[in-house]
Order: sequence, then C-alpha cells, then structure tokens
Amino acid sequence: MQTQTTTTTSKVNNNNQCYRCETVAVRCDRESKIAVVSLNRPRYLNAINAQMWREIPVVFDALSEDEEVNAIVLTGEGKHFCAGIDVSSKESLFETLGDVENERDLGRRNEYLLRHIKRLQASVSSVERCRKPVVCMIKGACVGGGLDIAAACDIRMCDRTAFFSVKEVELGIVADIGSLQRLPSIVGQGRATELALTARTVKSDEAEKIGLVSKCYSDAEELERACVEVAKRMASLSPLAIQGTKRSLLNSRDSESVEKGLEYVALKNAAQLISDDLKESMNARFEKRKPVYSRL
Ligand SMILES: CC/C=C\C=C\CC(=O)SCCNC(=O)CCNC(=O)[C@H](O)C(C)(C)COP(=O)(O)OP(=O)(O)OC[C@H]1O[C@@H](n2cnc3c(N)ncnc32)[C@H](O)[C@@H]1OP(=O)(O)O
Repeated sequence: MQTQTTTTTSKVNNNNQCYRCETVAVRCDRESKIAVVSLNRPRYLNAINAQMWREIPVVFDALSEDEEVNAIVLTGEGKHFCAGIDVSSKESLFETLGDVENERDLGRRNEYLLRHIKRLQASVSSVERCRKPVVCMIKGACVGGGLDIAAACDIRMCDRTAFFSVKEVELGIVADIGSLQRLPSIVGQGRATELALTARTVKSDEAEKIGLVSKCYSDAEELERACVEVAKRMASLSPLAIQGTKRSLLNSRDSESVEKGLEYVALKNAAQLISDDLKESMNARFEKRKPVYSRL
C-alpha cells in the first residue's frame, strides 16, 4: 500500500516480492528463509527522501516479526548503495531536515526538530533493532545517510566499485543518525574521528583494510553470491541463537551508549541544525562554488 503521509506494508506473494512499498523493494525466498531488501530510487542513486525514511522502519519492523524470514540482505537497486539524504532540491532537503516554518517560536521549533531527528534516527535504528541478522551488500556510493544505514547492519561486504564517506560536515551539519555512535566500534575511535572530521572518501580496498567491510569482492556477481550465501547460512541456524547472539553482541558493544549518544546529538542538532552554514553549503552546491562560512 502506498500513501503520501503514512506507510504500511501489505504482504503480497507475486514474483517473490513479499512486501510492497514505493521506495524500498523486498523479495523473499521462502525456501531459504531470506529476504533481499533494496533501497529503490536508482534514478537518484537511492538517495533517501521523506518517503524512504518512513518506509525503511516499516519494512524492517515487518521483517523482524516475519516468521518465514530468518536473515536479510540489504542493498541498493542499480549501481550504488545509497548517496545519502536527498539533496536534489532545497525543498527535498528541508523536507528531510524538518520543516520548522509552521512552528511559532524558537522553543517550539527546537522541540519539533528534536522529535523529527529522533524519527530519522529511529528509521536507521530499525535495521539494528530488527531481530533478524542483516548483511549489507554495498556497491558504488555509500555516503552520508547511506553509511549511517550500513553501520546499523550486522555485516557489511562490498565490491571494488564501493566508496564511503561520512559526508555530513561537508553539508555543514553534525552527523546525527548513527555514524558517530556506531562507526567507532566498527573501525575504532581514531579512524572514525578522522573520517568524520574530514569527510574524506574511503575506497573499497581501504574499507576492507580498516574493517569497515568484512570483505571486498572483485565484482557485483561475486559480492551478491557471497552475501546471499552468508544470509542463507545464518538463516539455516537456530533463529533463537542467532537473535540472541545479535542482541548480546549489541548489548556488549555498549549497552546504552548508542542510545545516549543518539539522545545527545539529537539535542545538539535540534539546537543548531538549521544554520547559515547549512544554507551556505546548499547555496554553494547549487551555484557550483566553494562555500564560505562565517566564524564560530
Ligand atoms: C537530520 C539529517 C539526517 C541525515 C543526514 C544525512 C547527511 C547526508 O546524507 S550528507 C550526504 C548527502 N549526499 C551527497 O552529498 C552525495 C551527492 N552525490 C554525489 O556526490 C554524487 O552523485 C556521487 C554519489 C559521488 C556519484 O557520482 P556520479 O556517479 O557521477 O553520479 P551523478 O551524476 O552525480 O548522480 C546521478 C544522478 O543522481 C542524483 N543524485 C546523486 N546524489 C543525490 C542525492 N544525494 N540526492 C538526490 N539526487 C542525487 C544526481 O543529481 C544525478 O541526477 P541528474 O538529474 O542526472 O543530474
């Protein structure tokens, strides 16, 4: 079912498509008990628009409860995994960042933004919260919000075309939907700091070397084969043991610290997300020039 403001999935069963959404496609292999979830806006390199933010948690919450699915492969339709938030226009960007214009005073704007950021965080966290293990299959761009999503998966694998960037500082904002909280336990605090403060691009071979992905494959076919194989292997094991292992690993990672970190950055961005720096970075992007920021 598709609507503009709310999203539900309806379970269908044609061509192995098991849930129907506009921006996220889901195919299920009932025999091997795996689902392949694809971010599905290839025309925009799977950039995340408002509809996709809403549909991601609907799909992952549904798969979390689906007794016929034991493991999930998450990928992007086309050549790229995900080019981050939709920056195709200022309107789409502000739709994602939250339209505070209707709020009458600063307090209400900030409170609105806080709730809005938490909704976006919850969308990404639905991947991590899902009771089934998720393998992220990455080709091409995995930047900004795309890397946030990849970091919320349990296992990441890529092919040689993949590249990664914690891009948010280039947009003049603090990454606030999970990269800063999840990457340190994946690549280490030092590397996460360097990547987040520079927004530099990491190519696939380096991604493998620093542990951002478990393995880099030579092409898309090999990558797909490997991801499906890993998902099938996990799907064939005890669902109870797999679910318990996933939760225990996340619990031992930091128990509450991702939650606390997300709370902190949501408060921080509710106060400073809408800034001249963000406007300037967007203006510069559309005017094809370097941004000029005023002093702190
Ligand atoms: C509260 C805040 C919550 C979340 C915040 C998240 C922050 C971020 O996600 S920051 C990152 C934002 N994303 C970007 O800055 C990436 C922009 N894109 C690129 O840099 C490049 O497209 C590329 C990923 C390096 C790939 O380059 P290339 O292979 O040369 O493709 P293009 O010709 O550039 O793109 C093809 C087509 O896709 C459109 N597109 C690309 N990225 C986006 C995007 N993020 N949003 C919307 N549309 C995108 C691009 O404009 C092209 O469209 P045309 O109409 O054909 O021009």
